[in-house]
Formats: sequence, C-alpha cells, structure tokens
Amino acid sequence: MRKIYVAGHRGMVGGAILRRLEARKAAGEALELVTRTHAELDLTDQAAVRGFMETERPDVVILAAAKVGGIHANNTYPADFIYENLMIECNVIHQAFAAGVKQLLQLGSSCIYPKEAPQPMREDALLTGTLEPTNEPYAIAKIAGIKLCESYNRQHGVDYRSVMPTNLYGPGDNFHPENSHVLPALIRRFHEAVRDGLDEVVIWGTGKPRREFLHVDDMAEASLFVLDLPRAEYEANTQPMLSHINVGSGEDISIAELAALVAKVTGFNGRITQDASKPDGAMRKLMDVTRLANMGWRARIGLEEGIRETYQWFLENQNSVRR
Ligand SMILES: NC(=O)C1=CN([C@@H]2O[C@H](COP(=O)(O)OP(=O)(O)OC[C@H]3O[C@@H](n4cnc5c(N)ncnc54)[C@H](OP(=O)(O)O)[C@@H]3O)[C@@H](O)[C@H]2O)C=CC1
Ligand SMILES: C[C@H]1O[C@H](OP(=O)(O)OP(=O)(O)OC[C@H]2O[C@@H](n3cnc4c(=O)[nH]c(N)nc43)[C@H](O)[C@@H]2O)[C@@H](O)[C@@H](O)C1=O
Repeated sequence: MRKIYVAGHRGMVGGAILRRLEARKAAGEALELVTRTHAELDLTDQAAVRGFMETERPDVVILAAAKVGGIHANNTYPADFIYENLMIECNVIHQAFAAGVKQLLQLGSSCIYPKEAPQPMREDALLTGTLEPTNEPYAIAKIAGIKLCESYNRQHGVDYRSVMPTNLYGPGDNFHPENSHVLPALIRRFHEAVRDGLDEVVIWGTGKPRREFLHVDDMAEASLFVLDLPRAEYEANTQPMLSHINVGSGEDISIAELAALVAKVTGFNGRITQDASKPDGAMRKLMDVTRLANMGWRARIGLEEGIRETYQWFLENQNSVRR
C-alpha cells in the first residue's frame, strides 16, 4: 500500500492529480490517498505541517498547493506571492523529510527562467539571467523550491523531484476577472460579452506576447509519469544539480491569436481591442520539452479542443467557479 498526500487537492492541478489517482485506486492499485483543505491545514504554519506529517507519515508527497495567479495578481501582491510560496515549500519539503518521506514531487513554473532566455527554454537556462519583473517574487520562491529538493537529495539521499509546468488551464481553473490567468479570464469575458450583447471585448497588453498552454489533465498525467519513473531513469535525465523537468505542449500562440480562438469557441463576433496600459509580461515563454519527450511523455489535448471542453465546464459550473 502506497500512502500519497496530495497538497492542494482543491486547486486546478491538485484536483486533476487526485482524480487520476482515485481512478487508479478504483482500478485496483494499492493506494491510500490523504488530503487536507486549506482550512484544515494551513501549509504556511510550520507547527501544523510538522504535526500533520508526524501523524500521517505518507510514503509520497505531491506538492500542488501554492499561492497562484496571473500577471495582475503577481504584480499587485508580490509580498503574498513570495512569502506564502516560500513558507509552503519550506514547511512541506522539510517536514516531509523530517517525517521520513522518501519521495516527493513539487510543481514549479516556467517563470523560473530568465526573461530573455533563448526560446524554447531548456532546463539549463535556470539562473542564467534576469527574471521577468511582473512575477520575480513568485519565480524566486519557485526557484527556491527546486533548490530545496536538490539540496535534500544531495545531503540526505531522498528522492524529491520537480516539474516545471508551462501556462495551464482547464476544469477547476480560477475565473476571477483580475486575478486569474489569461485563458480563464478571456473565456469569462467573451462569454459575458455574448450574454450581454456587447460588440467589443478588451484584452490586456499589446496582444503580441506568446504563451504555451497545456491542459491540466495532460499536466496531471505528466506529473504522475515523472513521479513513477524509476529513480535511476529520473536521475539519468536530470543530473544531480539539474533536478527539474519542463512540462509543456511544445507549441505557443500569441495572445491576439488566443483571443480570436476564445471568441470563436464562445461565439463572439464583435471587435477585439487592446488595453496597452496593462503589462505584457514576458514576450515569449515556450518550454523545450525534449527531456520529457525522450523519457516517453508528450501532451495529447489540442488547444482548441481543450478550450472547448473548459468552456463547457465553465458553463456547467458558473455558479461555483472561483471568480
Ligand atoms: N495555473 C497555472 O497556469 C500554473 C500553475 N503552476 C503551479 O501548479 C501548482 C498548482 O497550481 P493551480 O492548481 O493552478 O493553483 P490553484 O490556485 O488552482 O490551487 C492551489 C491550491 O493550493 C491551496 N493553497 C494555497 N495556499 C495554501 C496554504 N497556505 N495552505 C494550504 N493550501 C493552500 C489553495 O487552496 P485555497 O484556494 O483554499 O487557498 C488551492 O487549493 C502551483 O504550484 C502553481 O505554481 C505552474 C505553472 C502554471
Ligand atoms: C503561469 C504564469 O502566469 C503569470 O504570467 P503570464 O504568463 O504573464 O500570465 P497571464 O496568464 O496572466 O498573462 C499572459 C498574457 O496574457 C495577457 N492578457 C490579455 N488579457 C488578459 C486578461 O484578461 N487576464 C490576464 N491575466 N492576462 C491577460 C497578459 O497581459 C500577458 O501578456 C505569472 O505571473 C506566473 O504566475 C506564471 O508562472
């Protein structure tokens, strides 16, 4: 029996990972799944996390809990983003180690790479240049998470792995008008424009930045794929000082093209205009996913198909989505 604690199971990614693990359990795999809501266990509380780990003593920890948001939220609440994420990582990773957890998987983000990193961004671009200012505090916390895992592996011989997702979207996303990421924000804005008979939708920035999007079900599958790799295979592909793996679709699209796609899916036929007073952020963030592809994993869900499915989910869950 393998006891797995999924931290952040009510979030978009943690929820998708939990659904996948529950399906495996239902299919007969010997799994015990442990979860706590934010209200039950605040992961920024060191003593509470220590008590939880000592009591539950999971075999495996999946860290999908974090303070998460789009460009505006990162830019507006930098103290929350660096403080909460550093505390969550330090508490979960250290207290897991102290309670004897041998295997852990944590999620970082593509924003760990320098603003001007060569595209597509390889894992070894880490710490080679200046970060994008709109999310530097969050990125610093995520880099600290990678270094925590590397350091515990080096000093204590544990097996703590890190995956770096590109921009994610899907069922369970945050549709808040200001604090969400671009894709849920546009799904909601275009939907409301159609509903209210508006003839114009405004998108933030110039529309020129390019982003790579990955459906959360692909991300959940990739996370468990990396977790389940034999240790020798994981380490052969990461080297001791380079312990993280990019996860993406390998394709990017401009924000203007993305807006046109969301307009098509939601049935909006009016004008799309830009608010250049809003930040663009990084001009391009495309992951090099060669390492993961060489290990045998690639994304399956196409962007238009994924947006259609997410829009359907939004329509069915409008009254309960985060907004
Ligand atoms: N969404 C994206 O585009 C991307 C996400 N990632 C990473 O993937 C991971 C998951 O993100 P995602 O699922 O999108 O985010 P969500 O915001 O959907 O989920 C995060 C979860 O963490 C929980 N949480 C936050 N703070 C605490 C805390 N102090 N104690 C306990 N629980 C807490 C939240 O609970 P509550 O809501 O109650 O606060 C929520 O359930 C994160 O590490 C994120 O950085 C990386 C790249 C892109
Ligand atoms: C995953 C990643 O997410 C964040 O970085 P980001 O990639 O810049 O994220 P974003 O989704 O918020 O924006 C992408 C682009 O889209 C444009 N854009 C247009 N219109 C809207 C809009 O309505 N909302 C938002 N949010 N963006 C919009 C926006 O101006 C930008 O050019 C990081 O802070 C960090 O958290 C991180 O790791």
